[in-house]
Amino acid sequence: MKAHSREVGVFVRIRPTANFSKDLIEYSKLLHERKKSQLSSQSFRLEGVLQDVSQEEVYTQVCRQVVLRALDGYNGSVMCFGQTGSGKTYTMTGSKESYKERGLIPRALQEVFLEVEKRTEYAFTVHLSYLEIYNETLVDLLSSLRGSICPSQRGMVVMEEPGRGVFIRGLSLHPVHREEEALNLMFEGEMNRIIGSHALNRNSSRSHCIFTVHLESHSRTLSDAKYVSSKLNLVDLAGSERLGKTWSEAQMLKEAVYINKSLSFLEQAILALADRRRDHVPFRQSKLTHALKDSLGGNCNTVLMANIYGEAAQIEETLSTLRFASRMKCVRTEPIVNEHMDPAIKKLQKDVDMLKEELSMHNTLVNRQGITYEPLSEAQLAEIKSQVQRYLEGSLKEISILSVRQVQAVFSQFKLAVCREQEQKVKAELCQAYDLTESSKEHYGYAAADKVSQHLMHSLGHLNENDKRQGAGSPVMKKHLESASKSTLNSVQMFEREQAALEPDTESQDTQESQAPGSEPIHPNSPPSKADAFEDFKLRQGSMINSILKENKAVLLERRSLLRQLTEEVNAVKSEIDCITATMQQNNELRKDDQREYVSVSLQCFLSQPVKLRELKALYRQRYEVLRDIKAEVNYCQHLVDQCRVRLLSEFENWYEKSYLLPDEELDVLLEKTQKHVSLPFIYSSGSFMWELNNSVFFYTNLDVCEKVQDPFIFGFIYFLTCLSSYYIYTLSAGIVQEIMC
Ligand SMILES: Nc1ncnc2c1ncn2[C@@H]1O[C@H](COP(=O)(O)OP(=O)(O)OP(=O)(O)O)[C@@H](O)[C@H]1O
Repeated sequence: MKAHSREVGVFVRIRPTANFSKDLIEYSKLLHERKKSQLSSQSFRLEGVLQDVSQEEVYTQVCRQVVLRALDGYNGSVMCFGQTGSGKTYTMTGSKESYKERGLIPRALQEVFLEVEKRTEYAFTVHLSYLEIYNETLVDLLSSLRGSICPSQRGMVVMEEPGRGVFIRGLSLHPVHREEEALNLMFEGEMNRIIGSHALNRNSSRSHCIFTVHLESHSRTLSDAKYVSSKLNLVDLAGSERLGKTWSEAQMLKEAVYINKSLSFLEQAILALADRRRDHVPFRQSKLTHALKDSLGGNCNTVLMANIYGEAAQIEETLSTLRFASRMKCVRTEPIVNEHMDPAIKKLQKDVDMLKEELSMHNTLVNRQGITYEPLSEAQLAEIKSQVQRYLEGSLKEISILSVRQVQAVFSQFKLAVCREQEQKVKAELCQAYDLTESSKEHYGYAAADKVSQHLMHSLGHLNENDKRQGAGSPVMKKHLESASKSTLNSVQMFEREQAALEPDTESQDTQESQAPGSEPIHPNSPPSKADAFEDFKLRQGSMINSILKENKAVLLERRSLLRQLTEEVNAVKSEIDCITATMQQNNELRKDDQREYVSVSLQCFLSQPVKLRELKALYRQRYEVLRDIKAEVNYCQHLVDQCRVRLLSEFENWYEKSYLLPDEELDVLLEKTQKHVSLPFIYSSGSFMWELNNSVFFYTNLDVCEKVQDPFIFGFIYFLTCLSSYYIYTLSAGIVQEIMC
């Protein structure tokens, strides 16, 4: 695939300030800087300037396209560069206190998982890694986690391989399936980052961090061997600092030297990349440039965010950041979809091609012509169908066989014919069992049977589109499925409202009728209101599902209150962590300001704080995990309650229709001829099911009918139900059967 070279996108974000220096910094579509006295006016051509814009706006303008293209198979990089304290970490990770102010990384993760859900035609796998480069040492920020593919911290090296590009050998990769899991990893990595405090930033990152989302997608529709992969790098560079301004000392001074050195190597690499005449780019001078080699000049959609201060006091550093940014804009990258071929499938494809060639050679030698080995077309299938029909009717003597595909198609036509035949047989047996007169057979026999089978199917309650499609081959089944799927949503909604109005505990209400549950269906001249009938139904036929619904509701309430409690607990631990962190920072400042005062801080308190902080962080993590599980549980319980409610309502609809709305003749036939009560079937994991008919219990497995049947009439009736139900039940997927059992 041919790559189109493109410029690196460069944006500037100005840290919010009340003292924005309008005299020195001007921008409209172009950012223009002037420093009146010492510096000449300088202009920089950039993609956009972001001042006082929300985090969401920043994500949309800067990062969104890169994320979407990464999902299409293009590598992507978004980097934040700038003076220390200018807002790089705020842009990349965001505020830890507010969800609204979350940064590019959490937003990118959200987008990735939303897209993965949307792009159903692809199977995506997502892995994460989090690399820190501290004082020229590679550190795996997620190495401590369970399940890391390569947990070794030692021996991490930047490597390059043709076809794979740059990667870090020894960096752990973590599979993630949900946004929540990904965010947890991000938080974990954040906790492990090295931060320090200096005059310009209380929480200054002392290292460069590269958060990488590794994506791989395989087509679910095309069976070819191709798949695509991509990497999305979200880079938070350490801030450049003037030592005179930050007052760094000792360890911090050493860190600052490393940071400035690696940033200067980065500038050199950018200078070389921007200069088309140079054929060597010094990527290997530092770990940072080597690790970012692909993102800087290679196969990647790259965006740079230059973070600057708007105050006059920082103008020199701002200028230097903008110079870097405008150089970066001259760099061109060549993004290309990273397409790969599964080697095993590639080999199989080659074998198939060779066999096809051999077959065609063989056909030529034995003079067999016009044979194709491709799937049969619609027209060919129609021809086979007509041949089978004519063969069965006797007008065609034999069907000439040319290929295996054709044999399969002929067999499936035979199978269809046998199924139709069986259906006819069942109908005939039912009529016999009912002992109906010829004239009434059509009208009463099938209608009554239809009603009963409809009842069965309603009780299964899981007619989805798939099931309908599977059963649609047979006209009788189609009819049943259609009638079964008539569970009207509108009436369900109406009754949910009625139920809400009548919500007080139904158990406490007096029973209005003394009849035992399950006795004769009620069929008065004018049916009761649906609301009254519903209350009655909950006490009688629907009492079981109603009590399950109540139990589920109780569990849901209990879990919700636990969730509230846990949320409060987690928040309390978080506040305590923040409080201790703030105190520790204060102590550090005291230490700088006045050595004696610092000494006077209680030694015991000073020593115990880090230990306490560690303990609290561990507690926070542990409680957070419990919270997440309970949240999932609440969602699940809610789902269960909804399911039960829908089932209760649909069973009620069915019962109401049968009890009050059946045409009199059909009902009479049903009652007079059967006088039986048929319960809902109970399905076992083995696939067999059981139901109750006239107080006898029947088991059914496959097509072998029942135990305990003496009455031939009942036997015929059961046999009919069995045939209809078996066809339906065995076409249900295992998952749905499981669901019904639950
Ligand atoms: N756009 C912004 N809106 C609100 N607060 C901001 C913004 N930019 C920066 N800040 C605040 O400024 C402070 C410093 O920001 P941050 O830590 O992101 O800087 P940095 O560039 O990452 O610094 P360093 O390189 O030292 O790590 C933080 O308290 C942050 O919340």
